[in-house]
Amino acid sequence: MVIIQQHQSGAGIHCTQPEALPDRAINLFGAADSRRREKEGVLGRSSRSQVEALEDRRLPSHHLKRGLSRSDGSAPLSKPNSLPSKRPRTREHERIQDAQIVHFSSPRLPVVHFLPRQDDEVKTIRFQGSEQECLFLARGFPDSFKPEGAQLSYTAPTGENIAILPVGGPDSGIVSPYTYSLDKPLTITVSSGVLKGLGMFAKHSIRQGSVILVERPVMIVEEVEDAELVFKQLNKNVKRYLDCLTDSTISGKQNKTAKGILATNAFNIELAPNLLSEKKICKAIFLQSSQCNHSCGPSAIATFNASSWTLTLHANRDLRPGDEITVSYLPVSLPSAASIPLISSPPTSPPATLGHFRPTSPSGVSSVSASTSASSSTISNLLSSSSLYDSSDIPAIYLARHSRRAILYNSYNFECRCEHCDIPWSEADGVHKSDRIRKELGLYNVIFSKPSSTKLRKRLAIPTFEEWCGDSRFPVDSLIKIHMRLLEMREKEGLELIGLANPIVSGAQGGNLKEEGWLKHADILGMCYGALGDKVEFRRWVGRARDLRWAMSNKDHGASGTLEQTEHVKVLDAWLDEPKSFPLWGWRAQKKGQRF
Ligand SMILES: C[S@@+](CC[C@H](N)C(=O)[O-])C[C@H]1O[C@@H](n2cnc3c(N)ncnc32)[C@H](O)[C@@H]1O
Repeated sequence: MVIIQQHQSGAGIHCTQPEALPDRAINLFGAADSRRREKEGVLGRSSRSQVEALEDRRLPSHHLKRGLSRSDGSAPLSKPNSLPSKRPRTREHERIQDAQIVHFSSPRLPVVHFLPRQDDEVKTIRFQGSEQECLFLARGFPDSFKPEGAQLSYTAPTGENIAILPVGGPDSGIVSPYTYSLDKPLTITVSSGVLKGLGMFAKHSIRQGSVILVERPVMIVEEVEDAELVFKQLNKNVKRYLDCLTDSTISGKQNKTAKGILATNAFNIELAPNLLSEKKICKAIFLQSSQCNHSCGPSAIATFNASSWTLTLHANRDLRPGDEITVSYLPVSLPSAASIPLISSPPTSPPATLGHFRPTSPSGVSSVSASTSASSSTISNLLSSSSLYDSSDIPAIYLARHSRRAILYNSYNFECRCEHCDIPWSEADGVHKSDRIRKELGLYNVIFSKPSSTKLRKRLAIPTFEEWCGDSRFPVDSLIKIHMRLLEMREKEGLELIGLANPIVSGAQGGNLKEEGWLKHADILGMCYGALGDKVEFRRWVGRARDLRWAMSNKDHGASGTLEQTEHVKVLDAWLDEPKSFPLWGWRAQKKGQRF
């Protein structure tokens, strides 16, 4: 469903000093970063404080079970207030709710015991302190994979088992990832218009960036072909639940198959290299997250932490009760630059590489004439010239509607009816505008995320913050205009926190989002206003970036948060208190007029 990739990016706002400033490179979060590195060096202090925080915020068990288990006498999950109350309750719906009720036990600390079964390769992974187990079939476990090896679990000084440690042991810098779930944040109900089958909906407001849920898989396989073998061995309640999931590979009254259910509902997760001999993309089913429908402007972003084996859904924007929780099923990278058309107008016939998909809408509508951008002609030229960038760098979510739909249809056998695709053909102009915006966002995303894209950036005369700050030939508002526009475009297309790669983390500090998209723009806007010495706007943008980081660190809900985000929040708080403590305060303002 979703390709989950290892998070590579460096963290924080890094910039080199503009010309004529002392030649040292500054990292605006420098102090915080070095403190963080110190802390991460050894598991000791930081992990203890995380454990303490976990202890502090852990909810009483009756609280955790509320709404999840009928056996504790709690009320079953109800529909969100803002959804129409007269939705038909299908038998399938009830079965799914029942199954869910049995199996959502409380999230516990992420210790895993491997209990190999006899005579086959299916391993049972039991998450300690929880009834939940996960069946895992990897084709040929490597010799180095020692399921019960001491390396795989670690007992903290507090006596608490806190993490699966990869080879490297306690000094590897891995700290305990938290496992957390809001109290009954979601419900399952028939989604609007019955166009997409069942869906998941928020039960209450969720802030942008914050965690919607964290959960572990119930089954993992390397190959879809292995689904049958694992299905046979699943606990009967889990199996009953999985049998209720959609199989989009069949039609009419054909029976669902394990393979089809897996192909329709699995997330692609990348497992840590230390657990298997090499990085492997496996397919995993999660009881809740696998029920998320797709949207081309998803309300949630899935990240996978290969140390704790947890999948986290973060809110991509502020969500209200009743909003659907959707993720993107589109692949992060495309197989080859040439295979998917990046043009904005639909092809007159289906592109050969996209197989049998045919857009339902009439083709040949005139292409967009006016661009939203000031430098539209340059951008148009660049977008149609593939020599300056590799279009396979652009995630499929930035493609034109017909291309996205074609990919989804060919991969998952459904025609996308998300709010960004299900636009009447009479509003073709709207589709073209949307295609145009996405294409441009995709291009800018490459520019801002890939150091190798300097040539492209220069062609478009887009300065980096440092260049803009140190060179008054760039108009004062040039960088601000670019980032404001990008922010607006992201919000329009529902791509707020979406970056170049799916912000999936399979490292130790997993579960945090990559600092791309909306956050990156807010950071740069804050810095620009700081360099201009504009206190009001500086506080506005730094404040927004700070609030988003705070939500991402999940502190509001008592979680310990990631050290990185927490440290960054501290730096931003200091700037908000005293804007002049921003290292480049007023720097660009001094330059004003020098070379105009
Ligand atoms: C992982 S399941 C999601 C839950 C599913 N709606 C159900 O009722 O079980 C994926 C399937 O949901 C449907 N679906 C998901 N997103 C959709 C979308 N944007 N438009 C149309 N159908 C969608 C498709 O049938 C797809 O194969």
